[in-house]
Amino acid sequence: MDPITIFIVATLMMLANGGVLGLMHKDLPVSLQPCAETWRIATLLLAGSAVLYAVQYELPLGLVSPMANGMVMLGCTGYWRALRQFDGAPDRWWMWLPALAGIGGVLWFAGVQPDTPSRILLLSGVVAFVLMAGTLQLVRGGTGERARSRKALAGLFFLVGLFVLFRAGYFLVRKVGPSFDITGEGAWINTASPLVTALLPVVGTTAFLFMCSQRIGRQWELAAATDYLTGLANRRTLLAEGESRFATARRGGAHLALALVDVDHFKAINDGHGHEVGDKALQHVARQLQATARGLDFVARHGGEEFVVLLDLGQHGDAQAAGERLRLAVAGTPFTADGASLTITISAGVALQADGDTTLDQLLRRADEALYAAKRSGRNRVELAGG
Ligand SMILES: Nc1nc2c(ncn2[C@@H]2O[C@H](COP(=O)(O)OP(=O)(O)OP(=O)(O)O)[C@@H](O)[C@H]2O)c(=O)[nH]1
Repeated sequence: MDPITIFIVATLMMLANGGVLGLMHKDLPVSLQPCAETWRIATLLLAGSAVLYAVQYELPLGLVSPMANGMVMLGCTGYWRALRQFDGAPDRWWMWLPALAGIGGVLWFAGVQPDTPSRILLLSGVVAFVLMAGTLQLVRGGTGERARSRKALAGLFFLVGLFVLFRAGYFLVRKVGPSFDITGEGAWINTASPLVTALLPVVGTTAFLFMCSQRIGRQWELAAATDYLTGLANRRTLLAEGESRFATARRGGAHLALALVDVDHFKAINDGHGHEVGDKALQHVARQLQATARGLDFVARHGGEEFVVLLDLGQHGDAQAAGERLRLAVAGTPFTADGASLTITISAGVALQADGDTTLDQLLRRADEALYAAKRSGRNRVELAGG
């Protein structure tokens, strides 16, 4: 295949991939839309540069080269920016400096003082730098995100960056003259160049879309497992964790302990200070419970103003004392929100798994009875359930 045909095929593939990204754009979560938009524009810039290379004989060469080179540099910087946006890194104006300096340089070496080797070297330097920066972003960014698509994209950025450097070295060694034509047939590098550079907008876009879909999957999993208001485990996760601990304790002859916690007079906080302050009060209680949790304690929001702590009592732990620790942590930490300063207290019912308990539900029911007793006895109390 001659280089011009390759440029045309590559352009069509880039446009198709950019188009798919455009169609998907509105279906992506709002948090991913900016990076997808940037990636799409970058892909269109690279497609535009491939078009220019393909039709360069129809236009003045002194115009085509700097325009196409500029689009490549801006497109690659766009990819780098998209990766930073994906990771939530702030936009930085200096990211565009290499591309802008490169555009100035290629204009100079194309129009003012024609020098093809210097132009190629400058273009390659900028593109390789930006691609390596993108590689670093993929390797270092994305806290905890180590999806395979991310590794694949990092490998792709790195390989294309290496190829760009190799290509620059090859042209320098071969002493490229001012009449050099990147679409000229015969030189294998002219066939390889559009093929390798098309990898980013074509294969890279697919990897980027996989990264997005894996991020969405993780977000869904997290949303399904956590309580939106407090960030604690939700009832669904609590029951799964509780049942697993219950079964393990039963098999090992141990006893699971749990505390069912309820905020005292919470309705009065809502009624007196508004629902928003009520929400903040729940977040405050969640933070205190979480901060007091020890070892393998597991804190969850059971629903409404009720929390459950699966207690890790160790060998000779005291369930009542563990409940007291939770109660004192909440009662002892003042809560202020929107000018209101309140003392929030909790009541707790603590239950220990009994030999006769066959389900977690039985344990929860006894904790609930103990909680009811704590409320009846005046609140801000911890009651231990009978076995
Ligand atoms: N702000 C806010 N309020 C909630 C939420 N979930 C439940 N509530 C409110 O919590 C209140 C619970 O009130 P009650 O069950 O009467 O209990 P209480 O006022 O805490 O009284 P005692 O438990 O007897 O001390 C209700 O007014 C619910 O509307 C929530 O997510 N946010």
